[in-house]
Amino acid sequence: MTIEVEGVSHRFGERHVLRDVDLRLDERRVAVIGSNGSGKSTFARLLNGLVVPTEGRVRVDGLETRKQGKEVRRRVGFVFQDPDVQIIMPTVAEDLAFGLKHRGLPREEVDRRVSAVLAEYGLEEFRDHPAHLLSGGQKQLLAIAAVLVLEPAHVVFDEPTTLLDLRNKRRVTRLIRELPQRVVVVSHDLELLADFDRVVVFEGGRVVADGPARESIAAYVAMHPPL
Ligand SMILES: Nc1ncnc2c1ncn2[C@@H]1O[C@H](COP(=O)(O)OP(=O)(O)OP(=O)(O)O)[C@@H](O)[C@H]1O
Repeated sequence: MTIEVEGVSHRFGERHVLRDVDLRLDERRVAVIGSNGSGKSTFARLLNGLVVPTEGRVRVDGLETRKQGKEVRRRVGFVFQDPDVQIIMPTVAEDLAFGLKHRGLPREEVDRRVSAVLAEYGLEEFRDHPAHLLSGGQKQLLAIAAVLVLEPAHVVFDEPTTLLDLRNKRRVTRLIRELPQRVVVVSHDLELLADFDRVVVFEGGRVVADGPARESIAAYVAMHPPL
């Protein structure tokens, strides 16, 4: 269960977004923090091959994103900040079934996994509910469930709590805390990350701090003294 980021730099046109990033992620819960525009989302997208770096390479469990993107995406689930970009089918159950059907699983297995995930995330009563009519928090849970139903080995979250009220934020925080998978979370929500095994701080596309949550968060806060 290893993610290796080796000699990675990334440019969008002339803009350098990541510079000289070398990381080996073995911990179960890893977070990425940093200022707006510091490159965190771009880094997250590298991990499942949504972005292929202009220099260097990224390997997930030995599979290189540049050459084996499809296999990597099967291993690495990605939860976007805005669930609306991720919810594609009309009802909750259909949305959960979509990825499984696409993988060619038999109908009974699809139904079994959809029912299990509905029960697990408290969405049973919404099985046949129109997905676009769910509340923001329910949509975020559905988007997360739609990724987890595919049983990825790693899950990357890009700002999963930003759009949520306090109750749903706590729900998602607990859900992430209890996930058995390896998780990588990009967030500005320092409370969510307080007990993470490792927190990596980006600034200007570079890693400027990297360590246990307490130390990295303290370093990040110290970089931003009150005005
Ligand atoms: N597809 C793209 N094309 C061009 N520039 C991009 C693209 N995606 C991101 N950028 C630029 O790359 C830089 C880093 O963006 P990124 O979204 O990775 O930062 P971030 O740390 O996640 O920021 P935030 O905290 O604001 O979400 C920004 O200057 C952004 O404008």
